[in-house]
Amino acid sequence: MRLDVRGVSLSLGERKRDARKILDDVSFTAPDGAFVSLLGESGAGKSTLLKVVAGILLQDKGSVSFDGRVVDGLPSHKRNLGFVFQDVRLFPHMSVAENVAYPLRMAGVGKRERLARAADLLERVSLAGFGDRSPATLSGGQAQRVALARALAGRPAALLLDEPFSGLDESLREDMRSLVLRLHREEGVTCVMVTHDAVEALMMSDVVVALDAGRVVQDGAPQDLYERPATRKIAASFGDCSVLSGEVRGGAFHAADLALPAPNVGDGAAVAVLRHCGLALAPADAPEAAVSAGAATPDARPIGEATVRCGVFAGEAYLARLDVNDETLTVPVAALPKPGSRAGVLADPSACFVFSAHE
Ligand SMILES: Nc1ncnc2c1ncn2[C@@H]1O[C@H](COP(=O)(O)OP(=O)(O)OP(=O)(O)O)[C@@H](O)[C@H]1O
Repeated sequence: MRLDVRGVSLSLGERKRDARKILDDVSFTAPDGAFVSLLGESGAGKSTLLKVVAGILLQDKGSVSFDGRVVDGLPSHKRNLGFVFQDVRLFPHMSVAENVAYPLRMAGVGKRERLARAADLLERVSLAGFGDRSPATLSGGQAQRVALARALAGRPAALLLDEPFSGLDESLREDMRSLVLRLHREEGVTCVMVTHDAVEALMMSDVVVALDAGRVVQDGAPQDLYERPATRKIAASFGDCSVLSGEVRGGAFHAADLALPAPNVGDGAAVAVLRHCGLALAPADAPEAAVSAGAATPDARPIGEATVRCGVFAGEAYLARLDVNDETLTVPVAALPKPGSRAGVLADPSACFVFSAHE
């Protein structure tokens, strides 16, 4: 199913006069069979948007369509959607198999057929033989897999997932991501997932829709957001980075003795996001040495120098902390640098992003 959200706005509040705009002219498309992530920090409006798609909340303006058919006003239970939430919400008085078969029972499917579908889904989420158990006897990861099977039982037109992995340990989270992607592929179901984890969104999605304060700030393929982030928050959300304040003058960003090309940013106060994966250090008098020694990427270029404040051990590498005005630039290094020494900084342009401070 293709999902189109067009110009959706919604204000919410306890009383009408306290109402605040939570969604502001939001538009995005989930192509048929695609995996789409709604990405943003806490309070960005992701869950509210999912509830509008689900028919749990009705927008003040705009429209939601499924395969070109406007569904505004259609109640949630008539939208043929599957849901997976962070808190699993299994029915405690039903067995695991009855939980999975529940959407089919509601749809009037006969007992044999619905129990066969439940058994098939339980097998596909690696819970064959768990059908007669009570939900109370399941671990968190098992309960989440039952919830996933239940959400898919009625062959929904789309699956809506709200932070489905955030209650799980990191190792279980990875398993669940793979499982969700496998079922997504096998069932060919359009998926819309809310997450605040940018790396998770990159790994799982065909399309990422980035929200900030109720507005869509960027949407596109994961590579687009990673390589051409539209805002500093998006640039800073993919892995470790340093953020420096400075100034753009004549197409270059300056902060203390560092300078980065910034051809598309106007003169004035600016912010640079430097991903640690694209940075290296070299002796101040031989900045290219790090490239020939393989410490920096081949595209890394000298961007100036700074004073080393300290180094810390971080497992795979050491991290050098350099003073840049009163902020810190962190650079992964092979050996602990000497505090107080000057060091040349190399940066790969594809890992550095400059934005006007007023954006
Ligand atoms: N019923 C409501 N009445 C008033 N304000 C609400 C209501 N529901 C949500 N909000 C507010 O809307 C904003 C967005 O909430 P929402 O749950 O959509 O954010 P989110 O991006 O999903 O955040 P999180 O990741 O923390 O769940 C928040 O500031 C929240 O307090």
